[in-house]
Amino acid sequence: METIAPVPNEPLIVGVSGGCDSMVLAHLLHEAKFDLLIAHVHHGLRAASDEEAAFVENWAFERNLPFRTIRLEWDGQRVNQARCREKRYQFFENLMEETNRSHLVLAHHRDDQLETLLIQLLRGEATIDGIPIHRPFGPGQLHRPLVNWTKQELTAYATRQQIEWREDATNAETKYLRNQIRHDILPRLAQVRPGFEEATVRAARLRQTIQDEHLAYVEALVARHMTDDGIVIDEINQLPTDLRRLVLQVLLPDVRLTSEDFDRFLAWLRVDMPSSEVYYGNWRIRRAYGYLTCIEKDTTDSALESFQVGADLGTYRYGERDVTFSYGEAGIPLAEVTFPLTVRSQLPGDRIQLEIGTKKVSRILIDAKVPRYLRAEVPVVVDATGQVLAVVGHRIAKFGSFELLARSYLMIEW
Ligand SMILES: Nc1ncnc2c1ncn2[C@@H]1O[C@H](COP(=O)(O)OP(=O)(O)OP(=O)(O)O)[C@@H](O)[C@H]1O
Repeated sequence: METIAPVPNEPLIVGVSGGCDSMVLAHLLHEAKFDLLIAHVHHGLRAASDEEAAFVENWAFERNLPFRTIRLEWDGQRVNQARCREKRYQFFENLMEETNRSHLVLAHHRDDQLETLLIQLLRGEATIDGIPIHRPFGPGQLHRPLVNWTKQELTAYATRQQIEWREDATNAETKYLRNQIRHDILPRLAQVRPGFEEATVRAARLRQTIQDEHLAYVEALVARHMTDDGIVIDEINQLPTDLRRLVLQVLLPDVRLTSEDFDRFLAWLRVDMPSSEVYYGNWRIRRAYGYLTCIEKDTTDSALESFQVGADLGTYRYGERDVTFSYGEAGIPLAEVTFPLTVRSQLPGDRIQLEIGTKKVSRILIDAKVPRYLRAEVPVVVDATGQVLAVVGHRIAKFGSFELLARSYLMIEW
């Protein structure tokens, strides 16, 4: 299958390790006159790395192509394949941002595809669909146009076209799961069922098509049920499980989600609580009174500091609110108040005196349908004895007949 899957005719970044696969990719794209930037990551781990980096740089130089590289520093950190990969992808992402090239191209091939499918199966991942040819990545997209080429086809092509490459010594080792699959398991499967590769890859492609259609469906559904308060949860809960899980992916397209993340999301959706939240990476997803919203954590995590108010009173800001304390003709009888006052978030056990007796502050906020995540932002005013005087925005304490007899009052306004 020696045709390359379509790649956008726009400025590209090609990840070139110097191995056979990425050299063939770079060659094909260059021959097809794409606008290329060659990117190489020097892992700094093997003696041969310097030579590989120089080889790739030289290849780019001879063709007058821009070349960018990074040498990874490990400073005693543990090195493993996953770490290397993470740093590599970070480099690619930074490069996309820096150079304004929104398309990254990598040389994964059909053997990688089979290995990935088996790994997904062995790990019990939620979706066994292998490597997609195109997927969103960083500020743009990642493309793997060689995903239908076999390793054998790549090597044969390189030999025929006299494309030089450098062998990656770690590829021959079998200590990693991927390499074990490559060297031990795939050859055995081929013996048991010759031609299984084609069938397996075809099944994966079908899964990917279905998955893409489902994703598009869920994206449209989420967009349709998006209101100013968030997405209507009932609409999500009516979806079959497979689609409900995709809501998370639609909400967090840039987060690398594991199957545990999806399971956690489904379990969380099932529990019928008026309000609660769940965290993924830097994001929090909240549900409140039938709506679901998604918020980046940093922007909302600023803890609100409590502060004291002395007898000289005044106006103070707490979170989003201004609270004004003054002396006046109505409000809380001063005889009931001991200074200084404290303004803080509600604490467990807080109760406020009302006409009908005391009431839990948390209950007041629930009845007022204040979502759980906003409750900490409601200022509660307590006096020096710990008595709650006001739940700002909601209630002021009532002292019954004492109120009528009093001469002077504390007024709390917002
Ligand atoms: N050192 C490197 N410098 C630049 N590009 C690289 C480098 N190593 C790998 N690549 C690019 O990534 C592609 C895939 O490489 P490899 O299979 O080693 O990677 P991976 O990114 O760990 O993949 P996977 O997504 O399968 O875990 C290569 O074909 C090449 O395009």
